[in-house]
Amino acid sequence: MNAASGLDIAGLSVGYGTRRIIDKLDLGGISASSVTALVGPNAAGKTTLLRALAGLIPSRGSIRLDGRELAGLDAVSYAREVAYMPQTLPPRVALSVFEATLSALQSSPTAQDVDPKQKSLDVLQRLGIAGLAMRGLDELSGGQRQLAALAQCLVREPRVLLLDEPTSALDIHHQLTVMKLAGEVARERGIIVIVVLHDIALAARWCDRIVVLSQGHIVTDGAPAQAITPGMLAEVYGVEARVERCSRGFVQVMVDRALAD
Ligand SMILES: Nc1ncnc2c1ncn2[C@@H]1O[C@H](COP(=O)(O)OP(=O)(O)OP(=O)(O)O)[C@@H](O)[C@H]1O
Repeated sequence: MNAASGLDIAGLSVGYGTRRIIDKLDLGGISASSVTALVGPNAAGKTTLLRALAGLIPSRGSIRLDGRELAGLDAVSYAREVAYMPQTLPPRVALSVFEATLSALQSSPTAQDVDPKQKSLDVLQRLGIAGLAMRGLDELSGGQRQLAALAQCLVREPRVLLLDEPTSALDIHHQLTVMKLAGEVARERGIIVIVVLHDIALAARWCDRIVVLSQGHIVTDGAPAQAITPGMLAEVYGVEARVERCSRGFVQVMVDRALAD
């Protein structure tokens, strides 16, 4: 891997109107084949950061992918490099799951897409939702809808995959399916995955790196065991919590009480 490979964010500022939410944020060395969790309290700026990285809202500063400024790309090229799954999915889309997956692929084709239908089916199978292929998006449950939206992102095989709370509507089985698959596609295809999660134990279990955002600033950034500490949880979330290792060595968080404001 050369020195410029991966995603590097420098001096990034993002806001709405005159209100600045992210202020000169630096986040470097997000490497290919890795999964980074973005965690932090409500209104910390996680979605704002993801949407800026996806090129959906204006920002100042630098977002470089393999040393190349993403801001210089036209919308089609940008969408080919970066896929974003929003927290709130669009309502009432009159397409089947299969049609939606296929159309996501066709809107961002790559040279390897010899058989788009097979590729779409493969993604649905890996997510365990091939049985939903012919169902309409507007007749799915919340969790099924979330899985279908993830299929639409995965099938495009972007260089950067931005997932905003992709497990918020999922049961524990499907949470595991999604996080495991995120890691697998990252490693198989050299994708950079950045995922917003509120479940810190899930982030610790499945992500290589945890970035903790609070009030638009990075408070901590590191491997799960370094980033997730009782001190961070008290400072950032205002809770008294224990951080322990389970019998398999994974970080577990037990929240005991909310600290007084
Ligand atoms: N479209 C918008 N216009 C104006 N302000 C916004 C807009 N979207 C978000 N904000 C504000 O930006 C701040 C950060 O919001 P953001 O959605 O990025 O936070 P978040 O960390 O993703 O929160 P949550 O965990 O609650 O989803 C909040 O104060 C919010 O009110």
